Amino acid sequence: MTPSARVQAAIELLDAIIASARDGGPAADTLIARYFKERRYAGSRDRRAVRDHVYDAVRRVAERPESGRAAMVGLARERAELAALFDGSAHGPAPIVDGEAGAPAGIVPGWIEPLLAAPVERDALLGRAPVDLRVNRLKADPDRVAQHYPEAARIAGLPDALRLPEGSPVEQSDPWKWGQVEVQDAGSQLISAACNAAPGMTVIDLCAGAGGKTLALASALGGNGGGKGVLIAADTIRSRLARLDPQAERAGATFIETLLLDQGHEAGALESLNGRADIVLVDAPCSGTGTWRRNPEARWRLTPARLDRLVAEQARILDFAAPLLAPGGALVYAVCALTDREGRDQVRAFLERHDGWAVERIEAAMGRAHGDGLLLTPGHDGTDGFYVARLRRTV
Ligand SMILES: C[S@@+](CC[C@H](N)C(=O)[O-])C[C@H]1O[C@@H](n2cnc3c(N)ncnc32)[C@H](O)[C@@H]1O
Repeated sequence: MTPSARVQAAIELLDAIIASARDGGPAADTLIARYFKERRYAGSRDRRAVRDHVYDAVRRVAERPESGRAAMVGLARERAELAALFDGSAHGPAPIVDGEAGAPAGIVPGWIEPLLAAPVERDALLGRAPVDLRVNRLKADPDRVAQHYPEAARIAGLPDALRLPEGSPVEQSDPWKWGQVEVQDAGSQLISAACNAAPGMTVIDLCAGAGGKTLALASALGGNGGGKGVLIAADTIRSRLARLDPQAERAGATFIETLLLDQGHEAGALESLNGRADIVLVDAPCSGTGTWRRNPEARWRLTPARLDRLVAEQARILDFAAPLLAPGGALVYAVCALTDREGRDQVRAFLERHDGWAVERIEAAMGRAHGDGLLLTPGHDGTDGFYVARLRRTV
C-alpha cells in the first residue's frame, strides 16, 4: 500500500469505528482485524501503519467525530507530513480543501467532564499504560519469577506485582507459558488484594467476567500451599465465563466454580448462598472512564442514557449482593470508572438504603481516600482508574 492508501484505509476504518460506537457494535480492535482479514494484500508494515493512524486519530478526539475523514483531517492539521498524503492519488484521500473542518482535539467529552471526581488528573487519562504482571502464587513465588524479568520494577504495596515497560512481549516469556504470571493492571490487583481473601474462606466474585480478578482471588485462597476454600465466579454472560475455564486450568486454579446468572433473576439463583459468603466482590459493569488509556474509543460510546442505566444496574447488583454476606463478611465494590455517580455516590446511596453495614478503610500504598472508598487514577497512581470500597456486614 502507498502511504496515501494507508491514510485512506484509516479513514474507512474510522468510519466503521464511529458507526460501531454509535450503534453499540464491535470494538475497534475487532473491526481492524476484520478489515485486514478481507484485505490480504496488506503486509504487516501496512497493517501497523494503518493501525497507528487509526489509534492516533481516536486518541486525539474526545467526542465521537462526524466522520473518519474529519478525524484524520484533524490529525493532519497538526502533522504536515500526514497532510501531504491527502494527495488525491489513486487509492489515497482527496486533498484537504480550504476551510474543511477537522474534528477538534480533546481528552474528556464535554458532558462527562463535570461528572468526573474532582481529584482526577484529566491530562493523564490517555497516557501510555505499562505492562503489569501478577504472580500466581498457586504456581510460583514472586521473587523467583522476578528473576525472569530483569527489567521489571516492583510496585509498592503489591508484593505479587511486577511492572514492565509498555509493549513488553510477555506472552513469549516462560513464566507466562507456565501459568506463573497473568497480565493484570496494578489497580485491578489492588482490588483483589482489598478483598483480603484467605485460605478456607467462601468468596463470591459476582461480576467475574472472564475471571481476571477471580484468578487473583484463587491465588490468595490457595497460594503458598494454603487450604483453598470456596470460590464462585458468577456472571450473566456465558461467553465470558467460558473464557475463565482454560485460564483457570493454565493457572492451576481448578477449584473455581462458575455460576451463570439470568439477568433480572439473580437473587433466586443465588438464594442458597445467602448469609454464607466471607467476601463478595462486585466488580460492577461501568462506564470504563478509568480505562480510556487502553480503550480511547470508549469515550465515543458512552452517552448520558447509558450512564444512567449503568448507575441503576450497579445499585441493583449491590442490593442482591448484600444478603450473600455472612455477619462480619465484607462486600467489596469496585468500578473501573472515575465518575462520582458510579463510585463515591453509589456507595453512599447503598449505605443509606441498607442498615447494618460499616465502612472499612482499605489499607493501600496507592490511591487516595474519596468518600467511603479509595480512588485510583492514572495520573496519581500509574494504574487504570478505579473506585473501590470495602463494607463490612455488622449484623
Ligand atoms: C467490569 S466487568 C468484570 C471484569 C472482571 N471482574 C475482571 O476482573 O476481568 C463487569 C461484568 O459484570 C457482568 N454483569 C453485568 N450485569 C451483571 C449482573 N446483573 N450480574 C452479574 N454480572 C453482571 C458483565 O457481564 C461483566 O462481565
